Amino acid sequence: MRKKGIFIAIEGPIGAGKTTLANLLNDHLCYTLLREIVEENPFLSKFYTDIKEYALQTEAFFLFNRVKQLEDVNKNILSKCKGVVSDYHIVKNLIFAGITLDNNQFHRYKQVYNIFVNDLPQPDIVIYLNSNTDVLMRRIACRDRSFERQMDRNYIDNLRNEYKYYFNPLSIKHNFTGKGPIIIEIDNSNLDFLNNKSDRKYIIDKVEKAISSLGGNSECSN
Ligand SMILES: Nc1ncnc2c1ncn2[C@@H]1O[C@H](COP(=O)(O)OP(=O)(O)O)[C@@H](O)[C@H]1O
Ligand SMILES: Nc1nc2c(ncn2[C@H]2C[C@H](O)[C@@H](COP(=O)(O)O)O2)c(=O)[nH]1
Repeated sequence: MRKKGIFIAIEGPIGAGKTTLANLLNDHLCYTLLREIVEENPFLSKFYTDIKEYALQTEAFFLFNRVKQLEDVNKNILSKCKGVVSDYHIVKNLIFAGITLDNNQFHRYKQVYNIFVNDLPQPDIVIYLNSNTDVLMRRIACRDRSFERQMDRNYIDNLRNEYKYYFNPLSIKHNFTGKGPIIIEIDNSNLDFLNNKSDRKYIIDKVEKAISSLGGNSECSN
């Protein structure tokens, strides 16, 4: 018998469709939606003008904000046997920091990360969205956040490669604590779950199957 609510996280490079899918999936599941903060990070826009100069403050801000969010969601939702859909997995902090921090900084950052993450709830299911770089760049442009207008294609390429490493079935056990989550990998370069009902059903069916395998209930309770 599960003692905690089902925790589903959606991950993938910038522009992969995490927030969009989190909203659509949660509309179906009627869980609690956990949204990452973005614009509230006071260093993020400066970060994109000078990554080396602002990376440490940017990564630290994202890490501690997510630690607090996950502590709260654990106490108020998951421990009350209610489900959560999140548009991030905290492992993204290691993925970004591994690219943006220098070796010295990243070595120390990882120590701090491991101290805090150890006690945090780990998702039962991770939906890993990947798309090709052209699609990601097109979606970032379409979303048109002011601080992302000069997005560096190489940065997106590096992120995509890091995500591929972290979510590679062979390295999962090294990158996630415990037995690791059920990973649902989806290349959504040609999926339009925003506007196409059958694309949406394709993903929801996979998620419902994973939830059933965990003994959870995915239907809306209302
Ligand atoms: N599967 C999709 N097909 C077409 N457009 C999409 C898809 N997923 C997301 N988008 C669009 O791409 C942009 C980025 O989506 P978003 O959900 O914000 O990505 P992320 O949260 O991964 O950065 C948004 O403008 C969104 O409307
Ligand atoms: N350097 C970091 N940047 C991050 C991190 N998490 C998110 N972000 C940036 C990337 C995008 O510009 C924006 C939103 O991210 P999405 O993946 O939701 O598009 O915030 C991070 O941990 N480090």
